[in-house]
Amino acid sequence: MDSSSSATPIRTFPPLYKSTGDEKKDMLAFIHVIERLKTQKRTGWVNNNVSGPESIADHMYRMAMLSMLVDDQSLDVSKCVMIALVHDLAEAQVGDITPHEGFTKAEKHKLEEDAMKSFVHDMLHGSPAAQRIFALWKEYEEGVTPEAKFVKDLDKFEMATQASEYECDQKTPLQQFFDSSIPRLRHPQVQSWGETLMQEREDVQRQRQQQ
Ligand SMILES: Nc1nc2c(ncn2[C@H]2C[C@H](O)[C@@H](COP(=O)(O)O)O2)c(=O)[nH]1
Ligand SMILES: [Mn+2]
Repeated sequence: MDSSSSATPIRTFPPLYKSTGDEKKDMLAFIHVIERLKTQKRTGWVNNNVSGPESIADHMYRMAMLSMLVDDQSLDVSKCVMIALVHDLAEAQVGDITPHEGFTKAEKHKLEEDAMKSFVHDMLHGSPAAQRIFALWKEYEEGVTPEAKFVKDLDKFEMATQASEYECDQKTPLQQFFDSSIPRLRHPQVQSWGETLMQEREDVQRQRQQQ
């Protein structure tokens, strides 16, 4: 929740991993922890009673595919794909925290950064691959490079797309997910995708009213 909120966030987290000192066992622990991204459902949908909600991994997969659709020659597409695939990695440890749960941005960032450092050092022993994962995650968090800004747009657009699909399938009103994403898109191509999505949503709503 933003700084005005006094509510103490109620969340529990699994204990941070303790390295065994055996690099192979610790690497396998990291590989296993990724399963949580495949199984953990995205909180925003769970909180809005969406049935059969997507997982965190589902969300990141479509973002990786959206990265491959960009036709902006100034962007490093491979880097965008990698950033999309790691941007919510910390949620394997701290879960999927929505903007309305009582955490300040700083608290959420600290929880996620501690989780990432545990993955990088305790599970992956600071390997070059681990450092690359951390650097990509940090780049996204900082949101300064063109690739990070683009993937942040994809994070919002992918969520709006998923919300429109849930509205279609389940007639669950999810207006808040469009209000907090579409107006904030900045990359021209993603803005265009957003306009097309909103037009489709209007057409579907109109057809429904005519039935
Ligand atoms: N109830 C709302 N939930 C929202 C909103 N915007 C984002 N969210 C959810 C979506 C995810 O479950 C979670 C954060 O997603 P990240 O991809 O940023 O980790 O928060 C909203 O406006 N309302
Ligand atoms: Mn995300």
